[in-house]
Amino acid sequence: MGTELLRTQGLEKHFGGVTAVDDVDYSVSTGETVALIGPNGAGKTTFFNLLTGSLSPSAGTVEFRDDGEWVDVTDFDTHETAQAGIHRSYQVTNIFPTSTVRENVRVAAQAHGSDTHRFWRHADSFEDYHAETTRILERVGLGDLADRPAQALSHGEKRHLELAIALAGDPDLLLLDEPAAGVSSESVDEVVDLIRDVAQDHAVLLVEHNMDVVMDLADRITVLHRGALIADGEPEAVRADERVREAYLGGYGSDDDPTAGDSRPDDAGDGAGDGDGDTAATDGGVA
Ligand SMILES: Nc1ncnc2c1ncn2[C@@H]1O[C@H](COP(=O)(O)OP(=O)(O)OP(=O)(O)O)[C@@H](O)[C@H]1O
Repeated sequence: MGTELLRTQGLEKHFGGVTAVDDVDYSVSTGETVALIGPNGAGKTTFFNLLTGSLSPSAGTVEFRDDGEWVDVTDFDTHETAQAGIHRSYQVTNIFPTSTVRENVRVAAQAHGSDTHRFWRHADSFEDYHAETTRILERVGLGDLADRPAQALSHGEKRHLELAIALAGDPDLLLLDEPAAGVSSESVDEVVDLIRDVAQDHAVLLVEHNMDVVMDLADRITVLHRGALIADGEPEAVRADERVREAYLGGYGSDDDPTAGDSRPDDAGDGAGDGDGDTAATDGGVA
């Protein structure tokens, strides 16, 4: 695997009495595709928000390697983390509905090119931005739709455009927030192929409930449960981990899987602090 790109130490977030993220030490390296999984309310979205600067942590640090140097991005806002190279796609939409698909991507590329201190890898003139935009649109399968207003795209196409906008920011690390959510079952393979392609030249951290997608894509799986990291390792090891199975996966993938054919784990609705008395895996340390 590559070199460490992102690391968190003692990361915590409290909302009143709720501990949404609980003392998480974590890292992502270049070349990795990592899936962050866990039940509803486990803290996945909050963790993403801490990485992108949408939320400030209650404690701990987030560091990102920019041009070989570790930068403390703990107090960065979303604009600053994007400049540093952390981009988020899906669930958070930056689309301008009345602009064309091409304009949406070109503006994102140009905005990044004009306000970054880093050398923008692919462009330094309008023509270059145009060419780069074309390249990105082709890559996400929107080349033929470049001149349509964004609002005329289908739901699935809009999600591809969101990814194109994130790519236009020239990210080192892409955070993908439930990329398969709301995608028809026939189109899930397309999403998987697209992410696999993008993962060839970006580190990817994705939150996803669809375990078929997770197993297809992830080099490593990290499991959060009630804010704490309870497992972190290769997919097969995590899948076999008893605490993970109790906390989240249930019978996923087993011969007697009662949810066979349903790629979403059963019992994924165990929210933090839901008071159901289920203490499974809450005392587990990091695997
Ligand atoms: N702004 C907030 N104010 C208060 N509590 C919050 C806030 N945001 C999240 N929480 C709580 O923090 C915990 C973690 O929530 P989070 O949304 O991060 O979980 P998640 O793993 O992303 O869940 P899901 O899979 O349902 O999206 C939950 O108990 C949630 O209710």
